[in-house]
Amino acid sequence: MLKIGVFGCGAIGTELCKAIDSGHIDVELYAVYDRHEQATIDLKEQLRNVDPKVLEIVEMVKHVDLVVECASQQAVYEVVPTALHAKCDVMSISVGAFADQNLLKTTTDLAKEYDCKIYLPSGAIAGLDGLKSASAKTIYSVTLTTEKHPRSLAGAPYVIQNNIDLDAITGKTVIFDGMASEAVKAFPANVNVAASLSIAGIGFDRTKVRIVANPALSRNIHEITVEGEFGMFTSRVENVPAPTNPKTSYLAALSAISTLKKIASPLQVGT
Ligand SMILES: NC(=O)C1=CN([C@@H]2O[C@H](COP(=O)(O)OP(=O)(O)OC[C@H]3O[C@@H](n4cnc5c(N)ncnc54)[C@H](OP(=O)(O)O)[C@@H]3O)[C@@H](O)[C@H]2O)C=CC1
Ligand SMILES: O=C([O-])CC(=O)C(=O)O
Repeated sequence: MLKIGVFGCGAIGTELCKAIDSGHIDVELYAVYDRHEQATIDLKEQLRNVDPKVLEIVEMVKHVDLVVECASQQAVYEVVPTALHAKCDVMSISVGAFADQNLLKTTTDLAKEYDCKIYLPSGAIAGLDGLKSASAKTIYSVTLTTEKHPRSLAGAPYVIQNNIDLDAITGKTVIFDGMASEAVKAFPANVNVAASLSIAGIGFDRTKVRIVANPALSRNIHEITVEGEFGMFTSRVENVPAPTNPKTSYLAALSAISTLKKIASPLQVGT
């Protein structure tokens, strides 16, 4: 059975571990880690059937087949190369880190050298399957519009650097309009999905991103439009936020669960 290590015990990591604990995914949860000891304690208290060890990444990779990063873009720089050097596969949910072309190339090269895989889940969006199919021929444009409650955008570097007063926003307001390359750094906890779209489609410098703050919303909305030689499609998800992190959509946690299930399964469905 596949041995798993989960790095990051927040909203996504906790849901993933609970899915393993309940038997929904047929893998062994061998180890977990978070920089907050309390987060690992809280997580372990929610598990009934498994009792993972708490291991830092250097120890974790000595024992597991696959590491799941669900921590932060910053963590990707430590976790992904360390896992690959140890010949572990790795799933990374903080996909925005891969806007750094150097990181993308070095980790992809490492995976090739050690015959490992890097899995990037669809996260909080729908439509990545169609975009991947469409990318077999020319794609003309990819546009993402993300609409969230202002509180879900709090703390983003772009908001801080531009002194945006989120409390003063009373109606639907576009607060960012640019390319994915900038968006994923400006909003590292909000539009990792723009990175997945960029990698699957036409790249970080051609994928358009618009971020809208809307105090009337209780859901995180991601709307995607793709135009190409195949025709065009739009996809729109209205995501319920994760119970413990309003920045994160619940679907992102479910996506990590389903990606892990797919990795562990002999039957592969979807593009
Ligand atoms: N691809 C996608 O569609 C989506 C991606 N995400 C991304 O997934 C990741 C996890 O999201 P979520 O579970 O909601 O986040 P949470 O903040 O709920 O949990 C992450 C946990 O990991 C910890 N952590 C962060 N960096 C490190 C590190 N370098 N070393 C050890 N622990 C660390 C955090 O600590 P601390 O609080 O101190 O940072 C926190 O306890 C985030 O990067 C998020 O932006 C989220 C939603 C969708
Ligand atoms: O969960 C979401 O709505 C999307 C998100 O935060 C991200 O892509 O970083």
